[in-house]
Amino acid sequence: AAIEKRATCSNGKTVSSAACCAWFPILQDIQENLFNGGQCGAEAHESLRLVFHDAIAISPALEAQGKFGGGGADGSIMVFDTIETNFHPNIGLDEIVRLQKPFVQKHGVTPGDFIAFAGAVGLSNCPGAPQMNFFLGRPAPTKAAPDGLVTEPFHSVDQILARMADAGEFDELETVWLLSAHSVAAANDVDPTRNGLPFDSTPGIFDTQFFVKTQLAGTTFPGSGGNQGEVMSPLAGEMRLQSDFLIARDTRTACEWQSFVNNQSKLTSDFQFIFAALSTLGHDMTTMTDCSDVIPISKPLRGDSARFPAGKSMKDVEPACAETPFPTLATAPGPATSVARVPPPPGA
Ligand code: HEM
Ligand SMILES: [Ca+2]
Repeated sequence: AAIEKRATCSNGKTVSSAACCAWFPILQDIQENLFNGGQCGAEAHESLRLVFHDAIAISPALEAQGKFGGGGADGSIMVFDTIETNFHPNIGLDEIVRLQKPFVQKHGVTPGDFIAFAGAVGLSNCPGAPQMNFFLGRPAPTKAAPDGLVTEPFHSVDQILARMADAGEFDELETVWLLSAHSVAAANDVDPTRNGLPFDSTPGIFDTQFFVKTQLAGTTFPGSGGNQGEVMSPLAGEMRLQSDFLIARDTRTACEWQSFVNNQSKLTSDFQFIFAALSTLGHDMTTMTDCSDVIPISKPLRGDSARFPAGKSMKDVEPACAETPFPTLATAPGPATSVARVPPPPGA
């Protein structure tokens, strides 16, 4: 293990290496000017999605065929944005790339490090998020990633699991852990007639409500319906991806999916671990500098807070884990309500 040399920055904070100190002014800048004063809003959500779409574009299988397999978490989606943001699964990411680019230029950091940093800081703005890790040391990318490496909501579970295994040796359990990100998420482009459609009723909170919602029977479309990769959701205003629906019900993944229901401590610890792995794909973590001390600590959630939405109960659950019954939950009081949109950034 590397010997830690603690350093004290000019703001009085102690970090594991003096190289981390330069990130405090960047933190302040993006909290004020990218995340609208430390919000868990659309910019934070899109910054987290950007980490995934940059990082997952790496393929040892392509390399084994003598082809370029992509550089993983290298910032290629920002440097070669005219190529990569035109790939079908990356639709909409041109927006957050355009918002992030000026900060990379202003602060003179690598795009790969910045994307990982912004993803971690953005999620830390969501109550219930883990203490996010941030590792420093991604060189600038050399080439655009090839097309075809980013998962789509209309892919089969087989396709998704195979892609995750190739990219990062992620197994089916780790794939479920990664999908916890959809607790703080909305869709802008799946339904061309609506934007800001959240995947659960609490897109501003990193909680386990997403895992409750995805197990309920679908009854309605939030907008036009009939879109590729979309299936009916249980609540007005809520978007459900076909891929989340299928992974919640597949025998390989259903029990892990259900294990997160009302289990905030499992959610945070598994996501803390898997985000560090995702955000360093393609790099040797042992050569990187651990600057996690720079990332703010999230507001904790008090207790386990999962609820059936108003008007729903156990009878609406489509249980898919053969081993364990679905947990008993309270139902939120009042009449059934519609889930509120996540407003996209101005000018989007
Ligand atoms: C099985 C793999 C996955 C599929 C098929 C998938 C698909 C999608 C789709 C279709 C959207 C909506 C995009 C839009 O229309 O605006 C979305 C949003 C999002 N995804 Fe995923 N995703 C996957 C895994 C992940 C992972 C691993 C992460 C992060 C670790 C992630 C983070 C997000 C976030 C934060 C959003 C919300 C973006 C926003 O609110 O603007 N996704 N995902
Ligand atoms: Ca949530």
